[in-house]
Amino acid sequence: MREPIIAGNWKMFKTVSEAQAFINEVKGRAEIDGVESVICAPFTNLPALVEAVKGTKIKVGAQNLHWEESGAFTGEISGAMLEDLGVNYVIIGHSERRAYFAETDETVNKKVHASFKYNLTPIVCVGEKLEEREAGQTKEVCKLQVNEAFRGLSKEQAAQVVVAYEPIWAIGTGKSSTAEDANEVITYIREQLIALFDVETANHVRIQYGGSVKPNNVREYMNQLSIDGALVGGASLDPNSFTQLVEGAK
Ligand SMILES: O=C(CO)COP(=O)(O)O
Repeated sequence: MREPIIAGNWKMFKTVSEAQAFINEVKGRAEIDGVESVICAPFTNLPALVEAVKGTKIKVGAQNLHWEESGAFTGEISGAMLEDLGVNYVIIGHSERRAYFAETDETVNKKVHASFKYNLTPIVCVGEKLEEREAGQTKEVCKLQVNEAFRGLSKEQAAQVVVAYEPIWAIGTGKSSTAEDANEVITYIREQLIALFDVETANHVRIQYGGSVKPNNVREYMNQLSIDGALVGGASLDPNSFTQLVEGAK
């Protein structure tokens, strides 16, 4: 059985003191047996968050990494640095990074390999733009992104990847994909993983839905057979709302 995973993507929100206050609020609440809860925060918050979640079930993730261990890459953070901090997860290839910071399928793949080198579990984001959706290209776009992201991974590594299917038109818009549509695309993504690896490997991979997930709709997604959790932006910033999302994943 795949353990459901609710991951908050805080994007560029919260100072260190706000992050600490958030963990104090959710401690003992957003911790439910059988559901994994993760907070993916700005780099500046990570040392304080790793400290704050000690003794809890909550895990900490970054939102990006550079694939090299070190070097002349001004402004970048490496997997080695994240591992050293005690970070567990890293989001890779979020559509905002692909759109605003020129990330490509090629750099996404390099980052996925780097995450394994430094014992970080990658949360790999895929998803189509509105024009692609309207042109009936959703599955084709996701297939290409998945194929590229998983290129060169062993079956053991592939099984540990978390995929987040995030249709770009549903992010931060309040216009979420229907649970049935999201389930159909996610089932298709799993079929691609069967083709790339095998049934056993593909059945291990957790695939989340992301895009305007809120406490009031999270259960609809979780009731779908193929959906293993959610990657949540806006609704992960409030401690009560994050707790309700984790409860909804049970
Ligand atoms: O981008 C997202 C998570 O990575 C989704 O953001 P929202 O939940 O704010 O739509």
